[in-house]
Amino acid sequence: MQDVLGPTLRLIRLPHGEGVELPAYETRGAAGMDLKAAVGENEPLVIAPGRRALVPTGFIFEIADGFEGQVRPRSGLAFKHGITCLNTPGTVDSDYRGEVKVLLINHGDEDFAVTRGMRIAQMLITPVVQARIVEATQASETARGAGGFGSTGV
Ligand SMILES: O=c1ccn([C@H]2C[C@H](O)[C@@H](COP(=O)(O)OP(=O)(O)OP(=O)(O)O)O2)c(=O)[nH]1
Repeated sequence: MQDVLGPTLRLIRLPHGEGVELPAYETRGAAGMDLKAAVGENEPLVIAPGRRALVPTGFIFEIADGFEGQVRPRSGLAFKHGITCLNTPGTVDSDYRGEVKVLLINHGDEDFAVTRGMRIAQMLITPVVQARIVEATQASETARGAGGFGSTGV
């Protein structure tokens, strides 16, 4: 059982998510909860080399105000199969009420079959702040100035 106090995450199960395990933290210190694929039982979603696919999770995630969900790849899938998230980290907004989906891409050289319940990615719940956006005419002075992209040397 989790003994950390984070925000409550309400998960609304969609009909095609019936029977798919809830996203879960696999170890006590895991930063991300694993997301499972809600593809059809006998209909694996096959991603050919170089192709991408939007994989359903079967859940709406109601993320608390002041937080976001970050969808990130699993290193094991990346290392073993060249499977990663194309838009990593994917951003799930706290006001989003659609199904969370995972955009996978196959960088490997073989077809990859996503099967029902397969752990395809992980989601971190992270605090966010919104900036107060103000247009200004001049940038303030700093020691760095406009130096960047290696300006401090190696
Ligand atoms: O990996 C992802 C990324 C996004 N989303 C959902 C949740 C997010 O709140 C919504 C919009 O995502 P984003 O802001 O990245 O998309 P956009 O291209 O800016 O589209 P929009 O105009 O809908 O905001 O899509 C996912 O389910 N998975």
